[in-house]
Amino acid sequence: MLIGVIADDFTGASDIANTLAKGIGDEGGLRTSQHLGVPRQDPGPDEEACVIALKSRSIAPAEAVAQSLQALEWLRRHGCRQVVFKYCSTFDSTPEGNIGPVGEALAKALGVRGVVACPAFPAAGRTVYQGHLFVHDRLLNESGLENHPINPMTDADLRRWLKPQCATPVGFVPAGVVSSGPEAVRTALEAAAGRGETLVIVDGIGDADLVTIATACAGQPLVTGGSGIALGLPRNFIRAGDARGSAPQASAVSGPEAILAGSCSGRTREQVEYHARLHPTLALDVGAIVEERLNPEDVVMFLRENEGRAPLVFTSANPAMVGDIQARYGAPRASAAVDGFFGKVARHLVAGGVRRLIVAGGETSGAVVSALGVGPLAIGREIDPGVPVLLSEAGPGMALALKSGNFGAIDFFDKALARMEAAE
Ligand SMILES: Nc1ncnc2c1ncn2[C@@H]1O[C@H](COP(=O)(O)OP(=O)(O)OP(=O)(O)O)[C@@H](O)[C@H]1O
Ligand SMILES: O=C(O)[C@@H](O)C(=O)CO
Repeated sequence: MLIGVIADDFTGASDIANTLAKGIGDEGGLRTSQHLGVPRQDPGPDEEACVIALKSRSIAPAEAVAQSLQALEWLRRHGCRQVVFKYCSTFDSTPEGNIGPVGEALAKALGVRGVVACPAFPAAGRTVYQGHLFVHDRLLNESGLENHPINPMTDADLRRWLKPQCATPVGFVPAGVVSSGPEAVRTALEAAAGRGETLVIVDGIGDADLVTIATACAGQPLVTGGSGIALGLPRNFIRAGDARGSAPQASAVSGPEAILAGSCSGRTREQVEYHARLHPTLALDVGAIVEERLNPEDVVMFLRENEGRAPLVFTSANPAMVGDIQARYGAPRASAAVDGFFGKVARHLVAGGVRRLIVAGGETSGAVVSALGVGPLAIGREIDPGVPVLLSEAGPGMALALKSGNFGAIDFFDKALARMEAAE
């Protein structure tokens, strides 16, 4: 195994799996699979990159550290050459964690300092300049992410945001150094390590910067960041002759379909609204879900009755509506109820023969995929930046798409269903 990724949520895991499987241009990427939780089985003989999807973004820091170290242990046991800690391109975390505690714990276990921390993902509009995170042309804290139901991001200054999460100083490598090339980045990281800095925020404005940073990281035991940080990592191994460069798997899965959206992100709400103009769509009453007055089987019936017409059910709501629900029931109770509900719906759907399933939202995807208990997923073709088709071999086989809240074109849901069916 060349690269092992520890991802802090499920959609984030498929985002970076997509990047590793795709690689750059014609060079191809690595043969990649996505595992849900720390695998119980050994990796397949052909796996060059293994992505372990945890649900550790929003849990207590000590638990996130423990799970991440367990994942690291599995990766090391299977000879993994480079570990990547994948977190959100919008740096979702709180003053307590979990990016700092997990990043530092992995660095300590691997005996390294001067470790890259770069959430940039330019294809999705996330860039880092002078240590500040932008979402398209807005600072992170003015981008809507300051309203996130679980991790409100209220400061775009990544060094300032990360500092209280860390036990050691946070370093910085500015854009000027990155544009000087991989050797300059390597020297800057070594200097940071010398000063005792464990996590080092590195500027990244475009894909070329990310390739420079990845080149500088060749041979480094640990890299951390958003999926963009993985852009140039397969190339290091391909150029060294350790991998041949391969293409993601074609899917060709047809059959009954369903779309579940629990994400309240702005982009998902736009996609839901757009989809509703052309397809059967049902808004779920979140109060009724929390109070257990809504029966999952009724929702399943709606979806099954509308098979072939791309039916969608959603709890996606604007910040004011989410605020009302959270004030009424408490955020953890509301989230647990909604996530659990989607899990039950998904189980019924798959047991009833649904073979193409789209889920919007990281927490929602985690709940759904955990409820389904699917085994390792192969990485199929990209639907939109950061979202591939995922293929499960279990049973008759099925295709999944786990969409991060803010990813995807306006017609993402239709595109994803079509992509799953495409043989090429
Ligand atoms: N109407 C609602 N009111 C309150 N909470 C909700 C509502 N709908 C969904 N939720 C909760 O909000 C959370 C949304 O998080 P989720 O990670 O699924 O989406 P996201 O944050 O948009 O996606 P990502 O993490 O991929 O960016 C979930 O825990 C879900 O249970
Ligand atoms: O990095 C991102 O933005 C996504 O992969 C993600 O993790 C959103 O949950």
